[in-house]
Amino acid sequence: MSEPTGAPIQLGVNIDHIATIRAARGTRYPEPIQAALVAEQAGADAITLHLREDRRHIQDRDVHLLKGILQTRMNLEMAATPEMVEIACAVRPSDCCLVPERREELTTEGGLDVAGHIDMLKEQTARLTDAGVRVSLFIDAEAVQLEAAAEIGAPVVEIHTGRYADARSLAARAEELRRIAEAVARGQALGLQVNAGHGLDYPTVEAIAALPGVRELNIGHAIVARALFSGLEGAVAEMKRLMVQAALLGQHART
Ligand SMILES: CC(=O)[C@@H](O)[C@H](O)COP(=O)(O)O
Ligand SMILES: NCC(=O)COP(=O)(O)O
Repeated sequence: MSEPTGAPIQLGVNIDHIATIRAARGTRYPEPIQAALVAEQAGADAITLHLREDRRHIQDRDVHLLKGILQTRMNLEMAATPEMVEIACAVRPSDCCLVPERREELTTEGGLDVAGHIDMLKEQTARLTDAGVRVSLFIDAEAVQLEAAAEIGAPVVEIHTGRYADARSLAARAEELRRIAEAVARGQALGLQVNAGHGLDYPTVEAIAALPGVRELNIGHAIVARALFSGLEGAVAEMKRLMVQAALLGQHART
């Protein structure tokens, strides 16, 4: 049976670590705004930025400036706190991805425990939705979290791919890929848009992009790292090429 041909897979370029380099010296460069425009020109379908409670990289001014400049979509990542929900309702990005946050963490460590915070997240989701923001929940590849996301009315989930990306053996990576594939299928069956992200790199992205039903990948650290040696435009273009090619080959193999 031929698979319904949906929209081509999309790439959200996360510019956090452009801002990390800026924060290293407290300078005005590199400018995340410039990075966002270069990434869009190179094929990014959205710009993702994580306004953390500790402002370790992305700053409030980045969010406000980009809102009026981006040609594609803003995907604002944030903790589900009153402060951040207020900022998001004022800025009104196209998308808002609610992520767990701990000040001590080096980077995001796991998915949001939606099932354990139904009432609070239902309220935050409703407030953001009423402000015209599409809500995504960053969750682990677990059925209980997918069902909770559907229950609170979030239209989008982003499956945490960190354990897949960081797997130390092919067997472990294959097991994580299986879990993610199951989660994508379950999310689709629940009527959710299913995105994925965290830790994806050039060698690991294709297997995720080839999964049927994955709509968008959010990738940042690996792109910024590659950009140091081959430029941001080329790093974005190559990631987008790998993803689209893998998705098309995966679709063709299933028909
Ligand atoms: C939620 C996620 O996996 C990333 O998008 C997040 O932005 C990681 O945080 P840092 O960018 O601060 O590492
Ligand atoms: N939500 C994942 C994201 O935006 C980018 O994560 P990473 O590629 O920087 O690990």
